[in-house]
Amino acid sequence: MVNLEERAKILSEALPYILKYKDKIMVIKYGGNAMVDENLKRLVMEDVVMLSSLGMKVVLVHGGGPEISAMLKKINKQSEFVNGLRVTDGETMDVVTQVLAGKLNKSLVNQLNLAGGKAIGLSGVDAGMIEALPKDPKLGYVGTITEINTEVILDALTLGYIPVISTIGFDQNGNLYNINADTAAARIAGALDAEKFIAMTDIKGVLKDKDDPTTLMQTINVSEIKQLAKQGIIDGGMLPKVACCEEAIRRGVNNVVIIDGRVPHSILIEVLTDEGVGTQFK
Ligand SMILES: Nc1ncnc2c1ncn2[C@@H]1O[C@H](COP(=O)(O)OP(=O)(O)O)[C@@H](O)[C@H]1O
Ligand SMILES: CC(=O)N[C@@H](CCC(=O)OP(=O)(O)O)C(=O)O
Repeated sequence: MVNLEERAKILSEALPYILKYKDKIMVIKYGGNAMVDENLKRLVMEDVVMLSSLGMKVVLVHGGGPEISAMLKKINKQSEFVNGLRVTDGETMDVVTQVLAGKLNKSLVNQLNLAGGKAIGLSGVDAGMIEALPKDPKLGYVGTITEINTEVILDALTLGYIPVISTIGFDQNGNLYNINADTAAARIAGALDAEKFIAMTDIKGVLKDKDDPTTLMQTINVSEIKQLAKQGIIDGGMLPKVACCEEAIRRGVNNVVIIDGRVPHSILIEVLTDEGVGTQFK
């Protein structure tokens, strides 16, 4: 427990940030790997409720890749990934919908409500939020986003809700699509003209040497990304994540950051302190 003097210092440091972000939209992407530890998940939900209570308009977009893989394994279905995207046949799409829009979405909404927040669960199908088309015939029901309709998100925010979004898309022919949660979160942040986009993952941020946590790159200029990928500094799961951050910047979000979901209260440290955490994109 911190003493009174320390608490006063924390509050005075936080105050300018509270005023800066009050009434502003903040999109937080919460990745499946960062969701695995139940205790950490509870802390993340408490932080989200705290930001919302401070007057920030928080939108939580969640993934759930590991949970989808676990459920597919239970029904003896193997997952195949191409460039980080899950090849999605009809049966897999059913599981993706059940896990993302069902189990995980409801569990996050419940935890936010229990933490004192007012959360509402939405999928990309609800109120026609995420319209999509097939990305590549080889990937089956993996969607590429054609349109983001922000109306229901803005209405929910106006009513004081924390929208919790699972990234299922739809088309005009009645098909549902599996959409990578990083991609959808960045597009939603752009469409909402968000003040800040935070991608939570299970690593410190972008590292110069991915096996050495002391090599955190605190800032990356989007013009450097191609070169970093070419040099092999950024690869694997970090490639699509960095591409999404670039996309969010390109769509006008000024404040874009990747942070470590394993660090307790990393969201609060990022939003409310001078220090910040993770990798900031410019
Ligand atoms: N330069 C890098 N810095 C940090 N991580 C990297 C880098 N290059 C590749 N990676 C890999 O990317 C992974 C993060 O992506 P991923 O696991 O898909 O995240 P999430 O599940 O949160 O969407 C890291 O665990 C790491 O193995
Ligand atoms: C097309 C595609 O790959 N969709 C992802 C959707 C979930 C997701 O993106 O979850 P994370 O944020 O935990 O990775 C999947 O099926 O795993």
